Amino acid sequence: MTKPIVALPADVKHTDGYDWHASPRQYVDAALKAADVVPLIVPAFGLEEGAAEAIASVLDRVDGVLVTGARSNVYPELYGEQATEANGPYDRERDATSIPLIRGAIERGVPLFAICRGIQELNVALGGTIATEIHEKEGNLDHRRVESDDPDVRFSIRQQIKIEAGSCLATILGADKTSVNSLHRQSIGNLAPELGVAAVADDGVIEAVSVTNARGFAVGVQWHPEYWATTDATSQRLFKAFGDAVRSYARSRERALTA
Ligand SMILES: N[C@@H](CCC(=O)NCCCC(=O)O)C(=O)O
Repeated sequence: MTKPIVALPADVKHTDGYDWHASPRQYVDAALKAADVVPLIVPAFGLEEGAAEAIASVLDRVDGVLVTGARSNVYPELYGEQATEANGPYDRERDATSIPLIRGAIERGVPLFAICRGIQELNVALGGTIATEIHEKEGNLDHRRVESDDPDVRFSIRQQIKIEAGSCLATILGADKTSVNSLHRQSIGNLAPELGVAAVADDGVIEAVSVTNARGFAVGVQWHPEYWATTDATSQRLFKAFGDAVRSYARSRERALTA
């Protein structure tokens, strides 16, 4: 069998006088090396005419969806709040692509792994809301990145999380706690009705979810397993579990095509 293909919805970046549709290298590498699948970056065409058909066409052909992290925030009007300059930057072209891609993947049972901004998009896609500037809330930990030019420092593993007993994460990791590299300003606010909590930080911030009654793997994490995907056991196990789900979906898709 050829290797399965996983769609990565792109960010739009404005560099060198061009608009680029791009994904951070760490996700591409983690897909290739830790999940053993082929990543395919999907341009952020969600605001273009015919986008719904284009997104359905992507979902017809891929075996998984990996929603990456990004510094931009989900546009607040998508969850019933007002956009402000302080809450930005936004990337509405990405939102318009990733959110229908997430909904479509869940509907079809295409394996879905949503990381950092991805878990926030997953929650919004299913009707939840986002809590903003969470470090300003009394009693909360500061989940923002450590400022450093060294990415190994920014993505260092330094936060404990508690894993919910009986959750998909407990099955994948075989543990009731682990340490992660969680760096973000926002988090899940009101949890979408179809999501179940799989892990929380010591301050109660939701760190992982899964889609209840999903037809396949449908997991979101607030931290960054992609960064240490080939060296940290927790990160490795997550990408391996996603890769296994993608391979299983690819086999069933192939069987259906040849039947
Ligand atoms: N913008 C959201 C999402 C956070 C996220 O995905 N961060 C990835 C980039 C990490 C970095 O380089 O800082 C939020 O802040 O909550």
